[in-house]
Amino acid sequence: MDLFKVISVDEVKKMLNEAFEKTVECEEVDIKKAIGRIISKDIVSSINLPSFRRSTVDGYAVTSRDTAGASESIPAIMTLKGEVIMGKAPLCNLALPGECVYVPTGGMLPEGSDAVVMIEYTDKLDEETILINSPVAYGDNVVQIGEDIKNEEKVLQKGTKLRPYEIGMLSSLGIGNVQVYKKPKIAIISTGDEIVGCDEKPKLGQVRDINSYILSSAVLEDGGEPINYGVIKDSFEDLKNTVDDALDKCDIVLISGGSSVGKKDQTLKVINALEESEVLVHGISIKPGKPTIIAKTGDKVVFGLPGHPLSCTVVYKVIVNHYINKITNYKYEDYPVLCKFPINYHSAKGREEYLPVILESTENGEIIANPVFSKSGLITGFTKAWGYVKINKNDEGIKEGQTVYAYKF
Ligand SMILES: Nc1nc2c(c(=O)[nH]1)N[C@H]1C(S)=C(S)[C@@H](COP(=O)(O)OP(=O)(O)OC[C@H]3O[C@@H](n4cnc5c(N)ncnc54)[C@H](O)[C@@H]3O)O[C@H]1N2
Ligand code: MOO
Repeated sequence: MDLFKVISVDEVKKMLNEAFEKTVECEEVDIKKAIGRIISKDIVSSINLPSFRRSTVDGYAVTSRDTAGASESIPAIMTLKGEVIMGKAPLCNLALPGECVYVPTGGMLPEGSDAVVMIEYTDKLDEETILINSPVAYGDNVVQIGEDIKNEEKVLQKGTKLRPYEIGMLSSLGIGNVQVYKKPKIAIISTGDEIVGCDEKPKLGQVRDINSYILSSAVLEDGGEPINYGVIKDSFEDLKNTVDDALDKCDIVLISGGSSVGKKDQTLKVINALEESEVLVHGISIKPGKPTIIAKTGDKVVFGLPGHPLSCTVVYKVIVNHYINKITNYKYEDYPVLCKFPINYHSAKGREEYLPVILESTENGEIIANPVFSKSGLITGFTKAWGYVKINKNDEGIKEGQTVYAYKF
């Protein structure tokens, strides 16, 4: 029997990094449609933002030194020179000591002023005279030119995933279209004679397809374009024809099921029969997910993922997602949560284990990572969990009270 030779998760990632040079092509998109896309070029500002000194309050633009020592009992008496209109440059400046100009929030400061006194700290004596009851320092209630973004400043680095905030910033700079990496096209194929579609009623011995739905949603979440091939029965011809078509159209092919050593498992046979096929991996020291196949066909990669939904998902998250990030140049950082583990847990030594956990906050401010014990064929292992803790390959488990990192799923 063909038993697999397992290699570690780190070795798999290194192998993928070295075996594939490919990155996806770039395209220009409207920023209104750029959410979640990864930029393919550094973005450098060609303007100062703001481009004029702007008040952050409704009040009076003054020269700060004119307000020194001002109080309600001894206010600074100022001459009102006029009013700044929103969206327009001021029509009057402060030329002489003791002058002020009314400026609304967001209005441009007139020349000669260096701070704004909030209207609450003033009294209007008459149409031309304002009493200032509280001093201001240089720059108070003012946004300076370029305080947000400086001309020629690099504001976004290639490899950044765009969030709503970055898109707002691009708009503020007048950048309405942005260069991004194309979404990698990812074929999703479920295999197995026992698998039926979500809209079918399974007969005894049959199960509904879960993996296509998990993988397709995960691909969308991770910035790819899923191409769904549905369920293919355990037939060499059917699976081979489907994979050939998928390789033609997609950057990555995901086949779930049939990756193990069962009699009807066709995945490896089909992968071996593909043109220019080279099996890089058959077996990863990971729990769950050991019977995983990774093959190179030209510049494309085929992943044979385990059929068990939990195993399939873990391998997707740990390995496939790494590869998607690599070909889209996404500089991804994980920020796990530091938790306490509540029990003694013995793990399978020699396999990197991904254990689903539910987080719980305690009164003394600690976060407890409660393990969810689940078999890899059960989907609720993840629906109940917040994320997972990772147990290293050479660790025997986790001790009660030990500090662990929990990663969000
Ligand atoms: N003799 C051995 N048997 C198995 C080993 C082993 O080392 N030696 N490894 C076990 C492990 S670990 C896993 S994981 C599974 C993986 O098997 P396959 O990748 O060949 O997957 P299948 O046999 O096709 O399916 C396993 C299980 O998952 C269900 N499944 C498959 N596809 C879907 C889907 N799209 N949606 C929902 N459920 C699916 C399938 O019905 C099976 O119940 O092998 C072990 N065996
Ligand atoms: O590795 Mo299997 O994926 O444990 O169920």
